[in-house]
Amino acid sequence: MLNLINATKLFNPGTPDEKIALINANLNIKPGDFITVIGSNGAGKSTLMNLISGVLKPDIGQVVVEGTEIQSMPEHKRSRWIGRVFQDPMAGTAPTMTIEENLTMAYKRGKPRGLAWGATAAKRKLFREQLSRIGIGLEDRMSAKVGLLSGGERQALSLLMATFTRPQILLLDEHTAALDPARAELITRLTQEIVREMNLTTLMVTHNMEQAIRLGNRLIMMDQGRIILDIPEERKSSLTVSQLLGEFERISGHQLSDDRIVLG
Ligand SMILES: Nc1ncnc2c1ncn2[C@@H]1O[C@H](COP(=O)(O)OP(=O)(O)OP(=O)(O)O)[C@@H](O)[C@H]1O
Repeated sequence: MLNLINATKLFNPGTPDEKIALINANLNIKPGDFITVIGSNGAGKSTLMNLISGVLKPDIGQVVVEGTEIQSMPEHKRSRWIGRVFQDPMAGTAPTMTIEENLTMAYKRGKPRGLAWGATAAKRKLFREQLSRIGIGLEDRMSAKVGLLSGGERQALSLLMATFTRPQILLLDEHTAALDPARAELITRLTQEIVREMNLTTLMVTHNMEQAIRLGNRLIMMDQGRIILDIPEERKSSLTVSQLLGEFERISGHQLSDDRIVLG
């Protein structure tokens, strides 16, 4: 469904600050894949996510979605196509708006302007149902301003908003990294539930090695702008963290240098 074909991304090309963030990346993402992504600092993980979401254009190569280059997709179509949650809990929601207003915005995302909304009561019921599944009482705080929520609460809301309109692909960019362990686990559980129920195609960057092995059906490893290993489900499920790190070292020739690494 989504193919990266020899995708290469340079920053500041032709200057002394030139940086190759991604080199000849080839990746074939199939419908229903849940791919975890690990790699060293500056390996190109965020650049990969930015190319897939169409935020960045490859300098060489292509990102093709069901036969269409992502860059040529109209913005409204792309925003409906992709759901994304960032590391920063502030990034996915509007702090001065209420929970209900944020959800309304997410619900309208990518829909033609002025589309009839239906009864307010029906909308509230839907929002309450969705919020109550998180299990942290947000359904009783629908008129609270989102800026007053904790990081974990905001991240839970961001995840709900990103998946509200059932995106074709869900991009999770270290979305639990800024949370304490208990909140990170809550968001991980919620992620697994939503991905499973909606059968979402998902790409998740993580610094948590145990999580990278436990979640999803594929694991890709990145180093210095390259995808150096793509581990299928059969192999991934029996891997240990030390084997994973050993594999990284064997292929890259150096240890995984990730200053935010969590072993599990
Ligand atoms: N806007 C930019 N301008 C210049 N260089 C950039 C820019 N964005 C990224 N880079 C560089 O490209 C390389 C890849 O960056 P990227 O953010 O994709 O890595 P990453 O794997 O997500 O890193 P980290 O795990 O440290 O967040 C890095 O060397 C980074 O410094």
